[in-house]
Amino acid sequence: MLNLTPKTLSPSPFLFNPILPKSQNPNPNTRLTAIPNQFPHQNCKSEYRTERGLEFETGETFFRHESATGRDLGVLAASLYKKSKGQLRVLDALCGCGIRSLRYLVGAEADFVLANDANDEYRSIISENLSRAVPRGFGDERRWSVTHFDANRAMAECYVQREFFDFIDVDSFGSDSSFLRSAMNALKLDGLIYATSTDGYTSGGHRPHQSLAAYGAYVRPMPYSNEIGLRMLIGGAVREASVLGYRVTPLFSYYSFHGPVFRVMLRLNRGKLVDDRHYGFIGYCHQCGNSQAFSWNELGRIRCSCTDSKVSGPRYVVSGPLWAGPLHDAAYLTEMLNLAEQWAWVGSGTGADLEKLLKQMIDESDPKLPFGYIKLDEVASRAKINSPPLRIMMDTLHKEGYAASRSHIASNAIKTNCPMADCMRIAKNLRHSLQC
Ligand SMILES: C[S@@+](CC[C@H](N)C(=O)[O-])C[C@H]1O[C@@H](n2cnc3c(N)ncnc32)[C@H](O)[C@@H]1O
Repeated sequence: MLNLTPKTLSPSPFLFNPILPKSQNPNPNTRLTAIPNQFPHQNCKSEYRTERGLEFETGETFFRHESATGRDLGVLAASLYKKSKGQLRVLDALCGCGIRSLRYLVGAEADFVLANDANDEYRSIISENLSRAVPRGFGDERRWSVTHFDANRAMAECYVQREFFDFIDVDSFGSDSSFLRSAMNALKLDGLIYATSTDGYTSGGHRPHQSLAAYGAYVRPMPYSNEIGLRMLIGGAVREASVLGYRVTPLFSYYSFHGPVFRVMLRLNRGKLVDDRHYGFIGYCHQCGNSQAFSWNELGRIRCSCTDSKVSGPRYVVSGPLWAGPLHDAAYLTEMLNLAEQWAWVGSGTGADLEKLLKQMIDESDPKLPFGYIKLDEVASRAKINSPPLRIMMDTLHKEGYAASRSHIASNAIKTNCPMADCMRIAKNLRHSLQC
């Protein structure tokens, strides 16, 4: 059984040691992860809270109650894993007050959870939160443990000790892709990684060199930047997995504007990408508003349909390489929805919101839908009209034979295979008929 105590952890020359100053670390160029309490304004004063019926304390830890939905999705995936494999060992690599660990133990009936956070001042809060609901047990019966290491170091040590996990939650700040590689090393094959990025500025295309450093993608400004953020994160994981001889499959992708937070659930397996077209480039024409995806071998043929001229002009931007394949697995989301409907609190209040979110994610998994989305405001401003009601626009798109769904990422966005010019024509006609 894993015993990650300071004594058993051997110092590794390759890893960033959070205890040493930056100048004394083996690689001074290592990007430092956000250190605890760096965001004191967002910390909560110590108080008892409840989330989905579980009581816990936050102390001075970083805690966002708005992240509850992201935690729900993680617990659903972990529960499905436990149901299908009959076992569940979870590593909560950046656990804060331990709320996720608690929920994996109780909600997903995890056999064992390792709750790790670099800040050792959180130790008593985490332990109290876990022991209040789940007796720790002894020896082989032990159900949880608390450690305080840099997440990369904790995961590397799991790998060294051959203590692999079924499910690793990496709830980090910023865009540190080094956590992805460490998590893949510490994960069982067919296991799940719940990865995070909170770098909304980079996904907006304002720091292409930063997105290149973090995820290997040169990202340029595009109107569906929050979807690009998810694709950038999955693409970064595809890259990290390929270094290790693995491939990842996204089971679902979730964007929350509180943060913002980009979260993706990835399944890890051995081997190469199943479909090469899923990792490539996305081109967006600011002139006509249309997008295209390109795989590596189509790169030389990039053209925008609105012009015969070369695509080198400033109106056409290309981002990548990033994930250009499906954001969700609809069958997996349906299983999650079926499971959620068995939860006592689902069906009313926040539970109804969770159901609605899952249904929306299932709708947007329609394979006929392209990547990206069109905001109704953009259609209206291009057509120089006021926006028609979203529901009526969607119905009309369906009647005209186009695939269309809303996007969970933005409330006024439509995912559709209808070209921008036709969206403008439909919106104009609708506005006209609504005024008559
Ligand atoms: C986003 S918070 C975690 C929130 C928590 N998972 C939740 O759902 O409430 C990130 C946590 O990572 C910790 N942290 C920051 N850098 C770390 C590192 N390099 N290794 C481990 N933990 C780290 C911080 O102390 C903080 O508690």
